[in-house]
Amino acid sequence: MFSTIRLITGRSRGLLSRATLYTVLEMIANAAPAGLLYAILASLFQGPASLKQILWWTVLLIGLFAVQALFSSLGQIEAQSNGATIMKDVRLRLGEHLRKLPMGYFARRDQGDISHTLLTNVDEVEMILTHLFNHVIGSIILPIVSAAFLLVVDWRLALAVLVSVPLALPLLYWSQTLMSRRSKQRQEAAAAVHSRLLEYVQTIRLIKANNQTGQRFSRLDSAMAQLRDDSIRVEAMTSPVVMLFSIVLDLGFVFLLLIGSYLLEGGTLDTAAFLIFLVVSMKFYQPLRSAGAALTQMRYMASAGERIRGIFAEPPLSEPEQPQFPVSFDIEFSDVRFRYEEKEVLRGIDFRVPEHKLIALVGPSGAGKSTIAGLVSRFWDVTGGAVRIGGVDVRDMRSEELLALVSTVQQQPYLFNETIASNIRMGKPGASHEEVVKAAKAAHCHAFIEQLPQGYDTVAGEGGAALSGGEKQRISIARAILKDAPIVILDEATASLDPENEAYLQRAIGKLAYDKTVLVIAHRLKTIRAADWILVVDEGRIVEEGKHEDLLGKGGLYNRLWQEQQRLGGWRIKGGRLS
Ligand SMILES: Nc1ncnc2c1ncn2[C@@H]1O[C@H](COP(=O)(O)OP(=O)(O)OP(=O)(O)O)[C@@H](O)[C@H]1O
Repeated sequence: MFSTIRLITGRSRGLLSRATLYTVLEMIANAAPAGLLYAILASLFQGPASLKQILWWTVLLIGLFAVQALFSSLGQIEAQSNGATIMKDVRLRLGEHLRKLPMGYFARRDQGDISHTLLTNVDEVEMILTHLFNHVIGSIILPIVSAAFLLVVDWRLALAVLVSVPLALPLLYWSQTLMSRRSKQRQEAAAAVHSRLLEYVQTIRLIKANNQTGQRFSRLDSAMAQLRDDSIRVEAMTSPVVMLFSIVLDLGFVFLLLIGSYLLEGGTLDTAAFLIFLVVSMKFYQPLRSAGAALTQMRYMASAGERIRGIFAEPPLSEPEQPQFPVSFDIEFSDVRFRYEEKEVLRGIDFRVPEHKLIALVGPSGAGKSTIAGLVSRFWDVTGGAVRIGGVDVRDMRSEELLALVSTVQQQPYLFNETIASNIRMGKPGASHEEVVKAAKAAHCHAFIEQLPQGYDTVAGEGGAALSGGEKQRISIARAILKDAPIVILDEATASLDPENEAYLQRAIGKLAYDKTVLVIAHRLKTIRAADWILVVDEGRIVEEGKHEDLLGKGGLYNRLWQEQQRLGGWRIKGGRLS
């Protein structure tokens, strides 16, 4: 458990030591009144105390309580601020690590699962650092100090107090083992609920449109039922054992009463010592019981740590030892093979996009076009062959530098829940307002931005919900224009836009692609008739290539796709029906 926490917190370890020191001092101050009480009792048994004595005792007691309160506050403040600092660092490192992971990792893992680790699991580990850890330390130190004091007062009675500890410890170990076994399952159930909730909220429009409310909710409902069952199972299995641990521990008090009464009877124990044992033994058992419960809770939270550790254990994309940087920006695929897990999706792709030319990738759905485009930005590593930019293998380039060379405009652009200006500025952090406006003008979005309530300062809304599809596309093009990368990858929108939006979009793309090396994934063939070169991809291979007219003349797949699109053209209403 502690090794997991140490591994997660990494270089921040040791930051908690001051908080631990305050807790130790707090517990010494907590135990100290027992010594004073013993002296008071012993004195009272010899005769009545003077006013001066009573005053001294009162002052001393108040002083000890004040010291205890002081160290308690200092310990809490220290643990809180150090724990929060350590976990801020962990959150940042996690974010940084995730950014370096290949896209394959995100395809493999559920979004909700990852966000559960980033939010809930990190909070759980933070809880260990800010509260539980010091609580456990304090709950162990206080019994140790109390036991040492009792041993000094009367070792025979002290042994009676201590005898239940070795009897109870195996039960604590058992509860820890049970919790270790069960917590993983409960963590997974909690992550599944998180995933289903995220899915439900993100797709609420789709669910409503398809009248799937009941069906989708039943998935969420069954994930929640699983979580409930796992939670009950964790409690039902560990709580009785923790309870048993407390009961066995408390047996010590019974031994104390029996042996104490026996010794008192025999006249080998004085009453003051017996009384002090009765009082101090409370400071012995109660914290130990509390430590047992907190340790079991910590064990559960440590399984959250295991999940965080799992993310850190994922190997990031390798960085070259001797990075190279291209001086020209043509793109070359040389016998590229690629597989997602088991499935081979590219089988020997060979092509070259000369600098400043526009090449289109066309082909049926699932042919491998997006995968080819993703390999240029090294979202994944090829499983065979090489992808080169300006003759340099992308694996030999620093990933930051490679990403800076490529602007990608997605089919469904995402706008962050920030102002329009910040969304555009993402292309070039630190760009001036004038640069942002210039890019927006070039992308034909300045006019509609100006009409928004706060112009460029209007918040785009979660996922840019307040804007139309065409408007979001143009903002993402403005972002790419501002980035001004030498390579542009365009994943053309499949949905038809209205003619006005379409015309604006085409002009915006024209501005973006001017003077760049461009790779377009084309779904509507009429938009790429003028491409410098067209690659027709099918089942992970390039099956045809050439200019539009040549490809039509070949009468192959391109021709077939073209004829199909010409025939469908787009739906219209004819004779009161869609055709
Ligand atoms: N993350 C993934 N994991 C496993 N298989 C994947 C993954 N992404 C895509 N595939 C599979 O790889 C193949 C190629 O997919 P890709 O998205 O590259 O095709 P595409 O030509 O771009 O399709 P579309 O035009 O529909 O976007 C498909 O069979 C697809 O199912």
